[in-house]
Amino acid sequence: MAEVKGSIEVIVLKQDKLQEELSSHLDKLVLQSATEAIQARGVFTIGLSGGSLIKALSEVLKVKSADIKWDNWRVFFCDERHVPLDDEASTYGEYKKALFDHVPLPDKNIFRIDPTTELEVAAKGYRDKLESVFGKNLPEFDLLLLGMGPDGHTCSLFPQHQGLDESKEWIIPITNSPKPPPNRITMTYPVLNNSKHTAIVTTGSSKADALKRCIKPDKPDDVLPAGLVKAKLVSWLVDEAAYSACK
Ligand SMILES: O=C1O[C@H](COP(=O)(O)O)[C@@H](O)[C@H](O)[C@H]1O
Repeated sequence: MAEVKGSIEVIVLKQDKLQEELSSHLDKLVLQSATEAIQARGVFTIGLSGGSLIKALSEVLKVKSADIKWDNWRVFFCDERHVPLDDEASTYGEYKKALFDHVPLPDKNIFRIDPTTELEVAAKGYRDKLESVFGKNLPEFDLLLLGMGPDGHTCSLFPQHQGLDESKEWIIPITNSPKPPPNRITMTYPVLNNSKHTAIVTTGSSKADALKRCIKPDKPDDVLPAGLVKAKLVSWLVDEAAYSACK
């Protein structure tokens, strides 16, 4: 079932076919977006999130690896935890094990933070990496893949926490994150909202209340961080359990 709302679409995936439907939507979304971008500009820019997305996305991309023009991909992280790259909490580290070690994506096309420097320095260094690909103008990603936590956070933008009002910086450090680890680096709304297409993957009943507050809020000022993401097109990929409070 697909419900279209201007630049927001909500795609509800059947619970009993969740893995199959999620894989098929991710497959279409990513490969179509990559093909269009590479045909138009020769390069495909994508931002990846961590958490539950890692496994689902990596499986799809590994299966389709032979059809992917990896040399033309430029891979960034929508947020990252300020931990060593081989720490289990490192989003880069988890993608390395699940995906990068298994596909011919050149290492130079992966733009990661440097966790060996202080948080502020790492954020600045990561921002410079965006500039090396996008130039001085606000980055316009072809595709950003986000997740949402049960509290409605997306990237490392948490309810009533740092960065929600940021209107200038592309990348900011986050301290005292309500979800461990405490120190993180995140893209901000100016970047998230400037992408051509953003998909937010949200599954499980623990996210039902937060999803309602994002896509069908009772009060307009009750919207949680993930619901504040406005790209040219936002696709919510949700399962029936997460959608249950929206009916
Ligand atoms: O901490 C994080 O959480 C969100 C949501 O993760 P999920 O496991 O509930 O899907 C994730 O999108 C973000 O990248 C990560 O740093």
